Amino acid sequence: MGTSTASILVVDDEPDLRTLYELTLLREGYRVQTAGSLAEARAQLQLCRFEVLITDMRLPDGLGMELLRELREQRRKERAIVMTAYGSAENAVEALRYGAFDYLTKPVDLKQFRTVVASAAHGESVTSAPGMFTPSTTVASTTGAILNPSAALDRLVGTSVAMQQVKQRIQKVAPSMAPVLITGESGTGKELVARALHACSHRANAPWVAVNCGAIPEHLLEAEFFGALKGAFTGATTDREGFFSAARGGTLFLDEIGELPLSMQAKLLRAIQERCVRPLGATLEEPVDVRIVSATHRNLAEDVQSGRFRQDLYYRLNVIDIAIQPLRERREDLPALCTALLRRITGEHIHEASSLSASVLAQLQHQPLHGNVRELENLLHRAIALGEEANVSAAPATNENAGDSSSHLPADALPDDLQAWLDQQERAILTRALQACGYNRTAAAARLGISLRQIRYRIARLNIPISPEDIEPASDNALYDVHH
Ligand SMILES: Nc1ncnc2c1ncn2[C@@H]1O[C@H](COP(=O)(O)OP(=O)(O)OP(=O)(O)O)[C@@H](O)[C@H]1O
Repeated sequence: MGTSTASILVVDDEPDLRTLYELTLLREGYRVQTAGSLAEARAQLQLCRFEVLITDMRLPDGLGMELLRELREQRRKERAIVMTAYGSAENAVEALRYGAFDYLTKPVDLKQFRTVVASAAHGESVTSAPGMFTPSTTVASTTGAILNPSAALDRLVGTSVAMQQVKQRIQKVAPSMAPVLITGESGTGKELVARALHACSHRANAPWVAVNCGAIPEHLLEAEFFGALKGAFTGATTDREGFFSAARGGTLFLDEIGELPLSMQAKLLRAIQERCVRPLGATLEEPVDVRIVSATHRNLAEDVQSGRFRQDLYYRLNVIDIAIQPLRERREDLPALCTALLRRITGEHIHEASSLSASVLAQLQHQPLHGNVRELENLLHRAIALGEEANVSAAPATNENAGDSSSHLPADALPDDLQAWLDQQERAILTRALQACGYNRTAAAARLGISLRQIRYRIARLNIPISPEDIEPASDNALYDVHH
C-alpha cells in the first residue's frame, strides 16, 4: 500500500501505542491523525472526513463502540476497525454488529494490523461513490459468471416481505468484514445470497471461492483448506494452494458448514482468529485476508447443544445471520419465481415468453415444496422438457400411482388425448417394472423385453424418477401445464 493516500484516524489513550500505530501507517503511505479520547476523536471527526477509523475499545471517557454508533447515525462512510482485548470475543462480535468493518485483538500483531487496514482502505477506494454500489463493479466467480451488485441482487427473485428483508440485509452487511452465516432449508437460495453478498462487497473484484464442506474427504480437509507443499503427504506431488489462499482478498463461501468434523472445526477457528494459515509441510504461516460467509440447512445452535459443533466457532461464524424462509412460507413469491425460472430454463432468446396457466399456479400454491426453489426449478424443467418433446400440456404422472385413474377408462370410452393417455400407460408400467427390479434399469428392461438403450430413452422421454428418492408425493401430479 506504499502509494495509498487514504487518511486514517487512530484513537487510543496509550501514547506509546498511538505512536507505534502512527509510524506503521505513515510508513505505509497513509495520512494519519490521532486522538487520545472519545472527545478528541469527535472533535477530529467534526473537522475532517477519513477513510478509516481505528479505535481502541476502552477509552478514558467511554467505549470505542460509541464512536461506531455515532458514525452510523450520521451515515458517515469511515470504515471502523476496533481493537479489543485478547480473549474478549464478545466485544469483537459486538463491534461487528455495530457496523465495524473489522476488529483486531490486542496485543496487536503489526503484520495483521497492516493487512486489515489495507483491506479497509482499499475497500473505501473501490466503493468511493456515494452509497455502497458501483454498478460497473464486476466479479468473476469461480464458475466464470460475471455479476455486478444489482444483477446479483436481481437474481434473487421475490417480493415477499421476507425476501425484501434478506436483500436489505445483504446490502447492509456486505461492506463489512464480519462473518455471515446464512441459514435456510435446502434449495432456498443460500448460495445465491452468498454470491450477492460478495458481489455487493468491496471484494467483488477479488476471488469468490465456494466450498462444499460436506463433499471433501476428512483426511484431505486440512490440505484443501490451508494448502500443502510438495511432499507434505503421500500423493502431494506439487504444491497445492488451499482455499484460504485462493480466496485471498475475496470471499470464502463455506457451504454445509455443519458437516465439518470437530477436528477441522478447531483448525478453522484458529485460522479465523489468527488470520493466518500454515500450509501442510510449511514452517511459516501466511497471513490471509478473507471474508468468511458460511451456510447450513442444519440448526447449528442445536448442534452446539449436542456437542456436534463447537460453540466458539459458531459464535465466530454467526456474527451476522441471514435466515431464508422456506418457500412454502412466502408463497407470494411463486408467480415471480415461476416466470423468472421459466425464462432462465428456456433462455429468453429461444422462446418469447413462458408463463404458467392460472390453474397450474393455483396448484403450485398448494404444493408442500419441501425442496423449495430447487424443487420448483426441477418441476418446471420437466414441464418444459415434456412440453417440447411431446408438445402436450397434459400432466405426466410423477409416481407409480399417478395416472392410474385415467388409465382405467371404461372399455368403450375414448381418451381425448391419445398420446397423453399412452404416455401415462407406459409411464405406469415402466415405474412398476423399475420398482420391481430395485430400480436396476438393465433388469427392468429385460423384464419388459426391451433393450437397455430403449428403456433409457423411455425413462428420459417420460421423465421417470429412477430412484426411490426421486419420487415425489402423489400430490405433485398435474403440474406440467406450461404454456409457451
Ligand atoms: N429467490 C430466488 N430467485 C431465483 N432463483 C432462486 C432463488 N432461490 C433459489 N433459487 C434457485 O434455486 C436453486 C437452489 O438455490 P441454491 O443452490 O442457492 O440453494 P441452497 O439453499 O444453497 O441449497 P442447498 O442447501 O441444497 O445447497 C438454484 O438454481 C438457484 O438459482
